[in-house]
Amino acid sequence: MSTSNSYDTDKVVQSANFLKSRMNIKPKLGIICGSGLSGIGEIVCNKTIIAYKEIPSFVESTVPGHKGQLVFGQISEKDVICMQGRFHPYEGYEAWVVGFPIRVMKLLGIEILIITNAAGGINDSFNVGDFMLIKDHISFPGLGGYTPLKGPNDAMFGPRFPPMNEAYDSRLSNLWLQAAKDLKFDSFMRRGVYCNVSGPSYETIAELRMLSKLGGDAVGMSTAQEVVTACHAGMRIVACSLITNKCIMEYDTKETVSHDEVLEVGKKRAKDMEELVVKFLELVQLD
Ligand SMILES: O=P(O)(O)O[C@H]1O[C@H](CO)[C@@H](O)[C@H]1O
Ligand SMILES: Nc1nc2[nH]cnc2c(=O)[nH]1
Repeated sequence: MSTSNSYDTDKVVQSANFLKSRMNIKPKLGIICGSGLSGIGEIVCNKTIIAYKEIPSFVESTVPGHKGQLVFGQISEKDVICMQGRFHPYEGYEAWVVGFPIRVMKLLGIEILIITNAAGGINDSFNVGDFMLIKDHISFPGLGGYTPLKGPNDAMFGPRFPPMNEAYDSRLSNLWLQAAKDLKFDSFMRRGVYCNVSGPSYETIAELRMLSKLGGDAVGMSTAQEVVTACHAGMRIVACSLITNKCIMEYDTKETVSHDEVLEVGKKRAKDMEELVVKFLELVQLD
């Protein structure tokens, strides 16, 4: 880990140049694997693997289920770069650090970003193991000022005040739904609003009831900072949650939630998520 305390464009350029020197492909597609979903990285063909600790200014993934490495290669015969492991705000990182790999991807030429995550289901109709295409998010850290865009705007990437109303690309989202349909995954492919919270504690019942009233369908501790960074940089985004647990909305229950359970469900559902990514990448057209 060789990061200092503040954001600086040179660091992004240095990381991107380091990676360019190790890559023999020019991917336009980026993928981020959620908790328990690092299997997506395993299906990359002709792999080159680079550990985060080797990459200048990258920090380490400290969360079980996040390997902490970049994988380059092909899925569905398209060049991809895949993050097997992401950085979460609760790991103690500044927001710019969480968004940093996304800016590096931008300099590597990534135009489309596929984001996956594990999330708790707030929407009562969701079942454990369902997938939820994210149509929008509510970021509590973001609204509270924890944003990767804080500080002087780096105009090399995007504008000071980026709009976010089209952060989740509608054409890519339709393609994702098409991929689900082709695979006959319709019965467990949902759509909804992802609530991003700080964690690492899971939510209280009162908090979950509030998120439900605000229109949240699922809750997790990641993704929003990546989306804001990517959207600012003009990348097109499609994002999908795996519902790993039903959020506990009632008092007096013996049910609970744990990261082990999250990873267990990830393991069980990983193959379907991988198939979805493969099918989506078959369908997607690059400019
Ligand atoms: O969002 P990802 O990285 O998939 O992980 C989710 O799972 C962890 C909690 O079990 C949290 O980190 C939450 O955000
Ligand atoms: N915050 C939060 N993150 C999760 N990640 C997986 N499940 C959950 C959950 O219930 N709450």
